[in-house]
Amino acid sequence: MHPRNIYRTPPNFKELALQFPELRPYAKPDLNGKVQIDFKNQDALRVLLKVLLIKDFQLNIELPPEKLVPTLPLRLNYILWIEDLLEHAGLSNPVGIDIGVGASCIYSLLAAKKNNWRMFGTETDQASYQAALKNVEINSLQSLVKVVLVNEETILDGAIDEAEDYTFCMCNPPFFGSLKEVTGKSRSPNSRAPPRNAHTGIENELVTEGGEVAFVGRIIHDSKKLQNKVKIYTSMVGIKSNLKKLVSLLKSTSVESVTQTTFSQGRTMRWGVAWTYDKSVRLLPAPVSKKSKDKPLQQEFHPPHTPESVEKDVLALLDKLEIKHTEVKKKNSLKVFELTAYKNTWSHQRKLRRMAKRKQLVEENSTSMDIDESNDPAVNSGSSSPIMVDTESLSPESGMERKPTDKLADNYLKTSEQDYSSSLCSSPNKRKMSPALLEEQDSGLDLDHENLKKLRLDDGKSWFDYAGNDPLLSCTLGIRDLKTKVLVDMLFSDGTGGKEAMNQVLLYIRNNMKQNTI
Ligand SMILES: C[S@@+](CC[C@H](N)C(=O)[O-])C[C@H]1O[C@@H](n2cnc3c(N)ncnc32)[C@H](O)[C@@H]1O
Repeated sequence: MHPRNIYRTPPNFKELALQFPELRPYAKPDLNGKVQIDFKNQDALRVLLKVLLIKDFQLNIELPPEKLVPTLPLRLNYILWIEDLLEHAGLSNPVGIDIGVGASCIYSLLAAKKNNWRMFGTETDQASYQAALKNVEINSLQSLVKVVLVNEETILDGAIDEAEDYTFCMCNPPFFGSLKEVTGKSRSPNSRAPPRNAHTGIENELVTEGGEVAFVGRIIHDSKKLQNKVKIYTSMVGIKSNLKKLVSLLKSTSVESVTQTTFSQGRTMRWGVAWTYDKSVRLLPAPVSKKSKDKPLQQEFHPPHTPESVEKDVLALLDKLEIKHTEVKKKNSLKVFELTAYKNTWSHQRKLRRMAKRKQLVEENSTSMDIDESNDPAVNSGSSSPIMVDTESLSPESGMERKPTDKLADNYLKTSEQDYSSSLCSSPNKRKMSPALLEEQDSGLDLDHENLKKLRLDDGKSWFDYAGNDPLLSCTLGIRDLKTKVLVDMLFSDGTGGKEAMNQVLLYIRNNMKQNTI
């Protein structure tokens, strides 16, 4: 969370409910007597947003039902980052562009009310546009905020006022490539559990052809043409691997500099990317809101294990799980591998083995169909430790305990509208942008919408197919020779399965090593 974000201290829901009667129907004491808000209830999210905007920003908004309910801590994090970028670049009295204001018109209203910035907002959806206009009016901010209805084919070029120069643009793009992704229907049953917050927003607020990579790709394309007309271009990014793709794309074009940040609120992470064509704009090193330092998960292996046996066994297990591994570092006492998994092959292994065993027994005409799991050699595989891929039992001794979280705060801080992004499509192939493609872009290929569709990647797929195909897990794995023992540690990088997927893989490794672990 940004150091200046007032929601670093979560709201006191009891006090809020006392102050705002409209929140009371949704505020219920939990078993410990703490007042909780029902985050699964869209109406509760809408009312909570309304009362927080009144209380903390003296902003009054009307949000039609079914429209996206913005999560305030995240929106504030983005505004605060823009404040930092502007200050760092020495830009004052800014005029900003808010691409896709939404019905709430949240960014423009916050920027105008909080910072007195002039904002130019665009919107393609007629109903959202009308609602945004009304919200500007209700707050008497017409002198600072102008909202226009634009054509879907436009992003910046053709939408903004040609006579005006702008200091920055910001955007919360629709993350998803299809409605199926939003509803999570394309989720594999073994991937991460669905979010606990209610999902808000209608199709055109959340879905865009090609997902957010294509949407931000269109901003990049327009920025190439508009150059210094906008000093700092920015966008929010909802999926980390998309951030990498966009930064690669930006670096392959002629931008002067690119920077990025992490918006961390509770368990939900979002990212920000900013770029400029203006040599006089100091973008680097822009301040970033750093996320808390991640601790690796660790597992020790004692003799008779050796570093060589651990490496051999671990890699064999990874092969069995179809987890791609690449050695990236080798020092005397340390080897580091990058791991990438596209499907969950580690959960329910025990059940699968049991089924295979049963099938085998049936085939052998055995009379017994009931196999005692605890005696299943396939399960125990020579180890005396309990062999269970129990994703919940992370023992403190193994160094795999999770940080305690304040559930109340955590619940609040999760975003409500695009949380599904983390549980989407696990794809069979990770697609890399080919050097040829990067060269092509370098050479000034016009990145318009149609061209984006035509671009081909290494595997012949279009860039649009590439958008949204994220690994389930991407992490590093280190094998360290500590002389008296071998330490295996895993550090999460990315993936739709989240850290939980990494926990599960390490548990699988721990439970399936050939020799005893201590
Ligand atoms: C994810 S919503 C974000 C709304 C709001 N800015 C927020 O953060 O809550 C994306 C918005 O962009 C709008 N939109 C989609 N394509 C657009 C385009 N080409 N130009 C302007 N707005 C667009 C959608 O109608 C939707 O309201």
